[in-house]
Amino acid sequence: MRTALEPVVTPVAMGRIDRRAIDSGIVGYRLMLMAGAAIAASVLRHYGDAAGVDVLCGPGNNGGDGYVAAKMLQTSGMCAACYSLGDPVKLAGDAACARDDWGDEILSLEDYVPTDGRVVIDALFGAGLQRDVEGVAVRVIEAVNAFDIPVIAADLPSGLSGESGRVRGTALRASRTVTFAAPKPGHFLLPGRDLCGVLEIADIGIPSRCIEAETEGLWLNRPPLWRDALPRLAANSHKYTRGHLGVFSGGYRQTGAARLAAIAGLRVGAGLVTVLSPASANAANAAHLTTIMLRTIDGGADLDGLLEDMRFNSFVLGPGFGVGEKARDFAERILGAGRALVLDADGITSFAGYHDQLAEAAAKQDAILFITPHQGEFARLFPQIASNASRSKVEQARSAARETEAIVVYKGADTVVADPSGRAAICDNAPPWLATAGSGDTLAGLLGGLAAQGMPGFEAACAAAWLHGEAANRAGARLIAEDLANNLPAFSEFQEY
Ligand SMILES: NC(=O)C1=CN([C@@H]2O[C@H](COP(=O)(O)OP(=O)(O)OC[C@H]3O[C@@H](n4cnc5c(N)ncnc54)[C@H](O)[C@@H]3O)[C@@H](O)[C@H]2O)[C@@H](O)CC1
Ligand SMILES: [K+]
Repeated sequence: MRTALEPVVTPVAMGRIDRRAIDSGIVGYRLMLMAGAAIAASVLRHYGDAAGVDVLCGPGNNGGDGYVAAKMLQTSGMCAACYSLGDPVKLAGDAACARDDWGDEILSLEDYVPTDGRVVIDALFGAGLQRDVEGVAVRVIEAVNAFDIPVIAADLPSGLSGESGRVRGTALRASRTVTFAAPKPGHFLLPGRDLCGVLEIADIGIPSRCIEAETEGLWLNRPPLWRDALPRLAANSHKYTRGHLGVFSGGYRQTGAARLAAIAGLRVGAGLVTVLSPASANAANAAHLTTIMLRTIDGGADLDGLLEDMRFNSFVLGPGFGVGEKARDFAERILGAGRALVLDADGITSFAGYHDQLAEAAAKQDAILFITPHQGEFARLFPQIASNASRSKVEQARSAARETEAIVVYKGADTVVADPSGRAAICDNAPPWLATAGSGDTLAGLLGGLAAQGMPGFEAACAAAWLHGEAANRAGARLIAEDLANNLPAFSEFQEY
């Protein structure tokens, strides 16, 4: 069976999903029983021989999950103790039911001391975390982190924002996190991903229609999101039906980045790839190119001449190019001629302070603009969006995409792709060794190559980012950027996903 799309939902949307499920006749406490059971099952599966379990329970429904798990583990023969943050008498609703069903002693969190050999269930805060963690909770979280014992987090490691993946004051470092129904952005956005440990997504009986009704166009970036939009070769395909990618080279000392992008574009399937080089760098480029063609582009008039050839349909501008007026001028000519442009590296920095000019160019008929900033470049191009630390990387990428009419690939170990309509995807498949010289140039080339083949923008950007991570995984930890293009999976593999 082919795998399905994987929606990612914010904690606020998750609250709406819960309400939909309850409104459709599912008893709310039953959801909590299922959630607690999933946590207990994970403890038994992974730490069944522990000396006991200490359950740290907060003042809301996350705490309720903790009491349910404690009861189930005790029933199954495990020694369980519950510690409450605040007076457990004050618990309300389903959490009060869970406390009553626990029915045993509840100790104060003040008295909790980490103990070797025991496991911790972290049920202090989940989706309802509203402010920075403070007081006794801080002391306990830091003590547990320092003690290095197994921690199973209910829904989210306490202190982690499920919306942004950021830490509110301090946060537990979990060995495993059991979340419910669908993952939240904070499970994938950094530093959240590192704090969650192994993520388990438990089905607690919420119908998928309730989840689908509340998804807000955010997914995990996996092949089902874009496999059906991948370019397909027909029996009568020839090189011109597969697009012609142009990659701009820098001066004679900065030519390697463009060649990395060009090779990636060719390997991902563009019919033709040409390095567009200043005359001064032609010799350096010519000495290294075989299948890839070379053409001299020194100024705007040369570029206009090239743009008369409609077969050049996609461009990469930025890697090694140099920052300044020339990059802005070239980008505007390409977008003005209604072509796809991947603006990367120096191309992005060239528009720092000229953001409106870029948005205006991207709005030209038939133009498709991709921007592929890492964090520093993003902050240079979108200083106002980047300085708003209360917004998640997803929301920041969405704002940037809307403002510039561009598909934004906000790079990092947690790359986020967003388009102007608000669709977004988070990548979680990039290994740490992908952070190597030339890696970004290759991503730009993959994207330019997919765009040349006519793949729709959002899907092309998601596919390029995922393929980039996948190629790095296949290449292994000794990766250098030259290896990426040679380790791309064949598109035929995606029929299996
Ligand atoms: N709503 C549902 O139907 C379900 C919810 N479930 C659980 O319920 C959780 C959400 O429950 P809640 O909305 O009650 O939220 P939480 O239990 O995550 O936290 C809310 C409580 O913590 C307090 N609080 C928030 N931030 C604080 C801080 N920094 N310091 C001290 N106190 C703070 C709030 O005042 C409130 O009392 C989920 O994470 C999940 O674990 C599950 O039982 C599955 C079903
Ligand atoms: K928690």
